[in-house]
Amino acid sequence: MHQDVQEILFTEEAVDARIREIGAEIARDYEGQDLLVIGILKGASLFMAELVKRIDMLVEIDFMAVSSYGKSSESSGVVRILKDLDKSIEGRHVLIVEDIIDSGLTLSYLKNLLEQRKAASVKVVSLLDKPERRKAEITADYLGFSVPDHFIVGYGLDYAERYRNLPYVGVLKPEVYQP
Ligand SMILES: O=P(O)(O)OC[C@H]1O[C@H](OP(=O)(O)OP(=O)(O)O)[C@H](O)[C@@H]1O
Ligand code: HPA
Ligand SMILES: [Mg+2]
Repeated sequence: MHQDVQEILFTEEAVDARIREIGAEIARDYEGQDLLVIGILKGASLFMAELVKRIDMLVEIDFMAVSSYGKSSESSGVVRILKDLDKSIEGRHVLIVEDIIDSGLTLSYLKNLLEQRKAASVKVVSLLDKPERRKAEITADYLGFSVPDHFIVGYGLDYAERYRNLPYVGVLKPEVYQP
């Protein structure tokens, strides 16, 4: 375990097992349909890569990059689009892939945006959910795990761009972000 991590919440094996279950559920629900899976960079990148391998049907993938946190550990509530989708999503079934729903501000903004673009349906899959901190009313259609109100790192989640490549989901020691 990395020295800045206080506790491992979900090991690589536990995350992998849960992703296989979610992937199977998604494949069942979208059977015979055309699905566009949209990963939200950068946090969702590791989860996205593992998840699409476990959806046993052909899907199209695309990415958006948005930022609301920057270097801070609190959401600013202002969502900036840094990279948009490559193509129109009009009439298509889309699945947004997130690493974590915290305040919910990022996702509610994104979901509204994709609905306005006339997608046939917009659903959300998130690896993690931190329900205690919700400011916008939003839930995941598919969820990996709920987490307590601590700062989480690993498996794509960062603090100041570090810790994303830890292969597990853990709690960052508070002294790292509150010196
Ligand atoms: O529910 P919220 O309070 O809006 O927080 C969740 C969002 O914040 C993080 O992204 P961030 O903006 O830090 O960018 P990153 O994915 O590049 O780390 C995370 O990846 C989610 O997208
Ligand atoms: O707990 C978190 N960790 C990392 N990034 C985040 N973005 C929202 N919440 C978190
Ligand atoms: Mg982040």
